[in-house]
Amino acid sequence: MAMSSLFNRVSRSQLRTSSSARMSKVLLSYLDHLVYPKQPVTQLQATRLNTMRSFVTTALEEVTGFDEMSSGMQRKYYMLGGKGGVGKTSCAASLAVKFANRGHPTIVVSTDPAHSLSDSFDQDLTGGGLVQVQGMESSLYALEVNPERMREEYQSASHGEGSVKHFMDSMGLGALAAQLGELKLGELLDTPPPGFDEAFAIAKALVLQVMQFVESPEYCGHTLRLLSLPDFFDASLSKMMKLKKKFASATAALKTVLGKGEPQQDATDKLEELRERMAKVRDLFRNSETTEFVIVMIPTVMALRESSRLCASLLKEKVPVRRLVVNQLLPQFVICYLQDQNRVLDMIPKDPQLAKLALIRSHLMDAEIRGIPALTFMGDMVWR
Ligand SMILES: Nc1ncnc2c1ncn2[C@@H]1O[C@H](COP(=O)(O)OP(=O)(O)OP(=O)(O)O)[C@@H](O)[C@H]1O
Repeated sequence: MAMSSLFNRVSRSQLRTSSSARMSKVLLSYLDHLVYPKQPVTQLQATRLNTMRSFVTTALEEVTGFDEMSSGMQRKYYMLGGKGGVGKTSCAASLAVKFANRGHPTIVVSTDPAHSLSDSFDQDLTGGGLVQVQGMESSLYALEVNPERMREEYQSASHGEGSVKHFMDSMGLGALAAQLGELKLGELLDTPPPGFDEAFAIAKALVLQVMQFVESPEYCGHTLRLLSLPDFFDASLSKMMKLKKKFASATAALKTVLGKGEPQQDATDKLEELRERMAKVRDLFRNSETTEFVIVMIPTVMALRESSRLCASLLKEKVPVRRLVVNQLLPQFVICYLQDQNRVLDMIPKDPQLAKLALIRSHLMDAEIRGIPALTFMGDMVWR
């Protein structure tokens, strides 16, 4: 098939629909075959093929981009995670704004104790409840879950039986605390798996607040689109499952210990309800139709290695992960500028006139050089 007809066959708009994603992958492999055919191609053909290849690749990226993420009206959950400071909150908040502006009612949830979601939106979102984000045409809600408060709750609960009741109350399981006392619940809390407080905060946020929010009548139809779970990924999903198993053993033990007299039905129902909600969250995390985890990193080798490990552990937990955001990349013009700058710095020692001079480097400053403070700062940088 002549390359030009292949080119005409596939217009950019055709590639846009996600159903063409598979076709564009076929096209890419076909192009690879053409680029490295048995018989040599002319220089012109090779250039044209590479042009087509970059066109198809770009179109493929577009196809797997926001249009695909925001297609349809089904409820979707996007979880953004990565190491500290890479831009998870900014990426999550910007994606939430984009979803809302595309007409999808959206909730963005953060478990970052530093309240960086409030910083991102430049609005006080603390308080632990859902807050409507100001300045938006369409509806965007934000929820800052505070693991610190969760940590305080469970810390107080793990000091003596009495506060176990308080802890269980906070889980809406107060009626169960008395019966669980015989199981020394405090010991269960004394040896929490690492990441217990994040997992627990997520569980409470997702299970006790956000899921109820999403399911409650006044918000029906709202789409829970976006959950940013900063650092949650450091406490991998398996620790959350350990928490779930601990509840399972507590329930089993409850049945044996309390075999003598039937436990109060509503107490075990509450524990059962919590377990069902935890199972719902676990299934939600694994449902590739509705949920997707997006890894956020910065362009460093260490961040790459950490993100690769994170991806491996998510895939091992059968958690859908398809996108990687490399954040804070230098814009292309800065890279070109740097290449020119390095070329010039290499030329100076080879220049017959300039090579004799002492070289002083004065770096571009990110502030206007005006006024004594700026001049003092520049003097310290340049005239050393
Ligand atoms: N692409 C970007 N360009 C410029 N600044 C950015 C970019 N992405 C993030 N930032 C800035 O970097 C800082 C950290 O971003 P952000 O809070 O989103 O990261 P984070 O991963 O959520 O951090 P933490 O792990 O501390 O919660 C913020 O001041 C934010 O404004």
